[in-house]
Amino acid sequence: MTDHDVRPLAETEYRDAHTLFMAALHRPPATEGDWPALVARYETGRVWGDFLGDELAGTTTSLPSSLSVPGGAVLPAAAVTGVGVRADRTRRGVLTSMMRSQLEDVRERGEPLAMLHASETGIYGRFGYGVASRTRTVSLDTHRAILAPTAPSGGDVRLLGVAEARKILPEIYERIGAARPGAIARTPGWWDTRLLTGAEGEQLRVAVHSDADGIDDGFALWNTRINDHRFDNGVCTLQVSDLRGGDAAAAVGLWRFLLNLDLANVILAADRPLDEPLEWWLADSRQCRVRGVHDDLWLRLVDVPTALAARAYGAAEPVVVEVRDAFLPSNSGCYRLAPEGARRCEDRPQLTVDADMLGALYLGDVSVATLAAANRVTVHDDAAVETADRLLATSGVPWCGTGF
Ligand SMILES: CC(=O)SCCNC(=O)CCNC(=O)[C@H](O)C(C)(C)COP(=O)(O)OP(=O)(O)OC[C@H]1O[C@@H](n2cnc3c(N)ncnc32)[C@H](O)[C@@H]1OP(=O)(O)O
Repeated sequence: MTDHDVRPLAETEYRDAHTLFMAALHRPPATEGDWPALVARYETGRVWGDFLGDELAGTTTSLPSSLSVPGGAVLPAAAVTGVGVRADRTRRGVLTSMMRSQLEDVRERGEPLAMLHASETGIYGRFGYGVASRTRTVSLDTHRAILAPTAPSGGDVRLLGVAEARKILPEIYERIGAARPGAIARTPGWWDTRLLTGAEGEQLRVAVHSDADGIDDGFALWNTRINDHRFDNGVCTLQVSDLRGGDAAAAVGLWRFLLNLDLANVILAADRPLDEPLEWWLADSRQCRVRGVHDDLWLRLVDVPTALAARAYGAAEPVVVEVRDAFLPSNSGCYRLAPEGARRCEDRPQLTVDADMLGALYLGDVSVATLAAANRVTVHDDAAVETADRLLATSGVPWCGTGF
């Protein structure tokens, strides 16, 4: 069997690696026009390849980012993306070799967390990633989905071109959205890629909401799909890919604007937070049709002591949790979680979790009770389940909703 040679790629190899990744996703290579913005996000030493002989067999990349965690801390986090293995070289350990090198590298960089969006749910649990947040996709018939008189009225909404949006959206996002648990940093390169690349970018529409004082406090991005340009018999769908409001009034203001757009008859909004009160803003809650609930951010605690110490805990008795981390064994051991913080300890564990389930619990999306009922948490002390849930409880559900 050929040995794996996993190493950071040279800049001259980035294009081949990206093309390999796109092919693994059954997609064409990046265009010449899009490549400069895509490659600008890459950082030296963070683009990995696995060579079998002289041949590039797989690749993975991590982008420097950060993640907001319960309690308000923002931790450095590696945003893992671009994972692909040549279709004729799968299932011979290429991904496993790359994940090992990448996670060790992330830890050496002092980033306690790694995160990703998964193409399939069966891939990343074995490497210690768990589903830490979820989103939903909703659709609304714009003629039947009427906002209730009780819904906040919202303020002024104006349309922007993408070039102007590139200038002002990053600041709005940073001000209104970045503190929620699950929110990640959107770097300048992320905004370039999102707003200025892709055939889709040409069709992208942008609206900004401002409050009564004229302060911008929300935005929406969407593309339009029309199946009949005569508009007499067809469907004109607004595919909303991003909608952020600093408060309920801003979010409703943007929804109101979209619902009232002439000629459109369907809104399909992806990556919405699970706790968005859309059903309660509408006169008829059934007009918010949930098309699916999806895993959003997959999270891996790379440095468990640091990550556990960085988040906040609720008021409850301490609980001792044993962490089993087969892929990064130095994380394994017992941790005492308490309102004042978390630290390693030698006490007897009341609960045992594997690294992927620790990732699932970390932002508060799922309860210990749920995972215990699924035998995903081993319970040594029944009373510890409820206590741990009070320690880990958060006031809202986590939401990322940012692709990378
Ligand atoms: C963050 C992102 O970029 S998400 C995008 C991920 N990329 C894709 O989905 C592109 C298409 N798929 C691929 O490129 C590859 O199949 C990969 C990257 C998913 C897996 O690469 P491989 O080199 O085949 O993985 P590797 O051989 O290391 O497999 C490790 C283990 O995971 C399992 N595994 C690998 N892929 C999958 C999968 N898609 N579903 C379930 N199990 C899987 C293997 O069976 C193996 O299990 P074992 O240890 O019990 O034998």
